[in-house]
Amino acid sequence: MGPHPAVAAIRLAVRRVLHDVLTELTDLPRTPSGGIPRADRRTGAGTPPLVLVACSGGADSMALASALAFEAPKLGIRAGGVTVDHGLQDGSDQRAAEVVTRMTALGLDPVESVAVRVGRDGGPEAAARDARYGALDEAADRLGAAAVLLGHTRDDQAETVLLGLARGSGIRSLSGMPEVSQGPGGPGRSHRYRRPFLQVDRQTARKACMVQSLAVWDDPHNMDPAYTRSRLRHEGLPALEKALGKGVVEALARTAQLSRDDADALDAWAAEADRGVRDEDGRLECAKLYALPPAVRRRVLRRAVVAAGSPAGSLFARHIEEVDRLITGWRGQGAINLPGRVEAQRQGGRLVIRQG
Ligand SMILES: Nc1ncnc2c1ncn2[C@@H]1O[C@H](COP(=O)(O)OP(=O)(O)OP(=O)(O)O)[C@@H](O)[C@H]1O
Repeated sequence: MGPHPAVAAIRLAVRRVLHDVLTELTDLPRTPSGGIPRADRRTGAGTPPLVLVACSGGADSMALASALAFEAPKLGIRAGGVTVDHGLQDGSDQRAAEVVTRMTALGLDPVESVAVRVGRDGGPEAAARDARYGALDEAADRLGAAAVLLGHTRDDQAETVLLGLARGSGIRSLSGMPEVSQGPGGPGRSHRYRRPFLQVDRQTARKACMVQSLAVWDDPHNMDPAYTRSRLRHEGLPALEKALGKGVVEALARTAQLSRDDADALDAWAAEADRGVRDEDGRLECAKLYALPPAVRRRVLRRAVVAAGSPAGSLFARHIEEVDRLITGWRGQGAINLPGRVEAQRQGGRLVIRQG
């Protein structure tokens, strides 16, 4: 008898990602099934690649850890795990130690707990996330990992899309989390983070833990109505499902993928258009900007403002709309102040954007 359908689903999701990781490590020879030949697993260029799971001890990442531990050896991949102790609750160190024990019991090696200090920048959720990715980046560098797996599920993706929708800042923010990303930690490893469960629902991950008798830890933050995401999870999405039907989570996750493709296409168009709207000195020409479709023009403007030194994270849609009005609603307005002490001003048919 095969594994329980939930276990089969999580294993398949992880297997697919491990195949992708192997495909990108192109210098390694492969067996016909796509794995690394046994003889090459411990030598020279055939040093087995290491894939880490970032595990909080919650159901999603425990399910992920179990699937990684099962699938990786079959492909000649070493599987390890890292848990981050944010130090935000009493006994968090003990909990992290327990997660280490559980990962070790699954057969993961190496397994680590990394303690971080969470700052205050950007609010509690953002500060914890920054500290977490910093620690994961550091561990992945130190251990030479080819990839780090994150346990975000389709439900997390739906929540992320709704949060983006509520920000009202365009399709990029509707595109949710990518399957592959470098994480906020920097451009060092462009394919470092992978999210195998973006098509797997939270119930499946939970069920997979249950049928494998894996103990999981429920983060009290996930239930705390002080957190926006928690309110969305426990009040917002259930209300939407009641009003619109069960398929809403899946539809939101699909929206993420479609929006990502659209946003990528528009970004590429804007990069191309940028070259055509500048004079011989590289200054932006207002008449040429005016002729661009609004979605492309706003992207060109955003690129220019960021290039002038405005931090991307502090730049909101309303800032760009104001700059856009220098092009589309020109009535002699003065310089516009933007985050990062950047100023945008229209001068003699040119748009001048510089740091003051
Ligand atoms: N303390 C942590 N240590 C290591 N990885 C973490 C930690 N917290 C979160 N992660 C990683 O980030 C993913 C998303 O975490 P988040 O807390 O947003 O979602 P979650 O639904 O609570 O996930 P989980 O059920 O796995 O805790 C986790 O699945 C895990 O891969």
